[in-house]
Amino acid sequence: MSNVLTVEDLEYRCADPGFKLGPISLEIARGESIAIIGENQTGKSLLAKLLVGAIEPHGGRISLHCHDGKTGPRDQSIRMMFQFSSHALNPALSVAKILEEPLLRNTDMDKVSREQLIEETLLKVGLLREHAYHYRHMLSDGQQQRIALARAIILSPNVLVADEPFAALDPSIRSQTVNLLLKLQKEMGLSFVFISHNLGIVRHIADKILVMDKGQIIESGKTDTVFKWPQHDITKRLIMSHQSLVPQQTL
Ligand SMILES: Nc1ncnc2c1ncn2[C@@H]1O[C@H](COP(=O)(O)OP(=O)(O)OP(=O)(O)O)[C@@H](O)[C@H]1O
Repeated sequence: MSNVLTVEDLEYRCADPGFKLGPISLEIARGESIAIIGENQTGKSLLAKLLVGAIEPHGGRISLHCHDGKTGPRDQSIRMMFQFSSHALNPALSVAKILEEPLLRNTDMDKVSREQLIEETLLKVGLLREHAYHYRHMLSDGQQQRIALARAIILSPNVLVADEPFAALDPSIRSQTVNLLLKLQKEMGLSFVFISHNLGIVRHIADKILVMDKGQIIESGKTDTVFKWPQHDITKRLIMSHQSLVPQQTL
């Protein structure tokens, strides 16, 4: 499997004294799903922001590879989908305007091509062309989540990074979103890096798990292996507390 992203010795020192992220090195293969898990305030969101370029690292290198192995422009290679919240979409803009914004910023597509791509992307995430004319208040939570996903994939990135994409959704919408992501992953060959405290979803969709503590990756491996034979005490604790919830937890 070819790599779409290589991270070497990534480092970030927070103004908050005592917290330092890294050095972290990792590789993400095309089509792979990687879950970042860990206790609170261990640097998971910070790593996600560094990966997508929202924050500049103090050291190390992030290389994004195109299909031909060369490095490519960041915005078209890696995109972030933020935690669901009803405030994530601008209420003053129509869905068409929300989806047009990354196209205006990153491409020189003309108006007709932009409209066509917006329509195709709405269909891809299971919405209708008519949704282009809707505003946030006209959409359900599940539809808003799909718009956030459409905005993240409209530039056909290689890697989608999502910070707790399932947390604030009710269980039926959550499993629809999981299934939609799995479908898009297959269709687009998308690699997916996500942070989640829901180990049920992690076990269901991740190929690999990275466990973080105090800004470091303390354990990593194939999902099944980590669940069956966790090495680190923190990983054992996270898995045990998940297992004690399993009977009540739905996807
Ligand atoms: N944009 C940022 N700039 C500087 N420091 C940050 C930034 N975001 C987070 N941090 C710092 O990184 C440390 C880890 O926070 P982070 O949000 O990454 O934890 P987390 O593992 O995602 O936690 P949680 O599971 O509770 O969301 C904190 O000390 C925080 O202050």
